Amino acid sequence: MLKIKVPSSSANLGPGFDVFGLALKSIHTTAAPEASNASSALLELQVTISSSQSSSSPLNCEITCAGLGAESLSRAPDGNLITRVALYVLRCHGQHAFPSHTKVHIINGIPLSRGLGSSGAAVVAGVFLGNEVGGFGLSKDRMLDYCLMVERHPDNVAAALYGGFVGSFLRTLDPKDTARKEIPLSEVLPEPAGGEDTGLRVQEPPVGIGSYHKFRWTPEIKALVVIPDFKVDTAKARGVLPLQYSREDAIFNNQRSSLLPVLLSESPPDAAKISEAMRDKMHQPYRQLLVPGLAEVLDNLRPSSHPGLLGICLSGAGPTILALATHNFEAIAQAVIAILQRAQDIQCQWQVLQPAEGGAMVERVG
Ligand SMILES: Nc1ncnc2c1ncn2[C@@H]1O[C@H](COP(=O)(O)OP(=O)(O)OP(=O)(O)O)[C@@H](O)[C@H]1O
Ligand SMILES: N[C@@H](CCO)C(=O)O
Repeated sequence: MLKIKVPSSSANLGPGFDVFGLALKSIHTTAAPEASNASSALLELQVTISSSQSSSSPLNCEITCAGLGAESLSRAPDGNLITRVALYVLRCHGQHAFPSHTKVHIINGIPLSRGLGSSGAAVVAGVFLGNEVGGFGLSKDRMLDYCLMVERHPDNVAAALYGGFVGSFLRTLDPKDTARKEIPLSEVLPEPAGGEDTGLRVQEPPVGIGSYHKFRWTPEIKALVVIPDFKVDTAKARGVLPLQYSREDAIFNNQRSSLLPVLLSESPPDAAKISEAMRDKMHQPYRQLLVPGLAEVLDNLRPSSHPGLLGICLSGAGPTILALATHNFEAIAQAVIAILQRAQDIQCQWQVLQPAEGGAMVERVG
C-alpha cells in the first residue's frame, strides 16, 4: 500500500496575497478542552492496486472517503478533485485510466472551504497519485507545474508540496507557453474527466511555470487557527476583489510583504513589527463582507492587548482566522471567538498548529 500525505496550509499571511503559504500540521501539546476535537490538518490517501480483485470500477478506480466533509466528496473518479487531477497527469503520459483495480481511500483532516488549503492539498495529492500509479518519477519541481495548471495561484500548492513557509511567484512565459497556461481550466480538467477516450495524449504543462523560495521560520512561532463553522468558497472570495488597486495600497502591501519573511525568521520575534507587517489592503478589507466580525478582529487584537500574539490575519480566502503567537493561545482564541460570535451566531473551533516542514510525501507500507 502507498500512503500519500499532504499538509494543510494558510495562504497570504496578511500582505502576501497569492505569494505566501505556510504548510501546517497539528501540534501535540496539552490540548485545551475547546481544542479537543482538533483535526489532523492533513490529507492522507491510502492507495492499493490489487491484482486479485474481480470487479471493475469506472476508470479502474474505486474511491472511499473518511474524515472531514467525507459525505460531500465525490466517489466518481472523474468528479473527485484528487482523482481528476491524477487522471490529468496520467493522460499527459498517454494513459487514459488508472491501472486496473486501483483503490483510493481518502482520509481528509483538512476542513473544506475554510481557508486552510483543502483544495491545494487535494491538487497536490492528485498529482502525487497520478505520478505514483503511473510510475512517472516526476520531481517536485515538475509536479509544481502540474499543480499550477489546476490551481492558478501558487501559494497553497507550493507550501503543501514543499512544506514550511514558502513564497512563490508565477513566471512570465514565452508566448507559446503563455497560451498553454491561459487555457481554460475546463480544458485542463474537463468535467467529468473521463470523457471519450480519443486516444489523444493531453498536452503536458509548460516547464517552470512557477518558482518558490522556502524561508526560515522561528520555531517558537506557532499558528493558532480559529475555524468558524461556515464555508467560504475561494472562487467567491476572489470574486469580491477589485481588478485594480491604488498605488498607495500596492505600496502598503509591498512594504509589509518584503519585510515579513525576515521578521518571522528572527528570534526572539519582534511582536510590534510583525503585527504591523501582517496588515493588508489588497484582500482582507473586501472579504469582510463574507466574514462578519473580521474587521473588528483585525482592529482589536494587538500584541499590546494580547500578550503572546505576534500578528493576526485571515487565513487564505477565509473564514478561518490565523493568529501567529508564542503563548497565551487560549486567551487569544477566546478573544477572536467572542468577536466573531458577537457578529453572528456561529460555532468556532480553535487549534494550535505548527509548520509542516517536509511538505507532501509518499510512504510505502508493507
Ligand atoms: N480531500 C478532498 N477530496 C476531494 N475534493 C476536495 C478535497 N478537499 C477539497 N476538495 C475540493 O475543494 C473544494 C474546496 O476548495 P476551496 O478552494 O473553496 O477551499 P479551501 O481550499 O479549503 O480554502 P483556501 O483556498 O482559502 O485555503 C471542496 O469543495 C472540494 O470540491
Ligand atoms: N491567495 C488565495 C488563497 C486561497 O486559496 C486567496 O486569498 O484567494
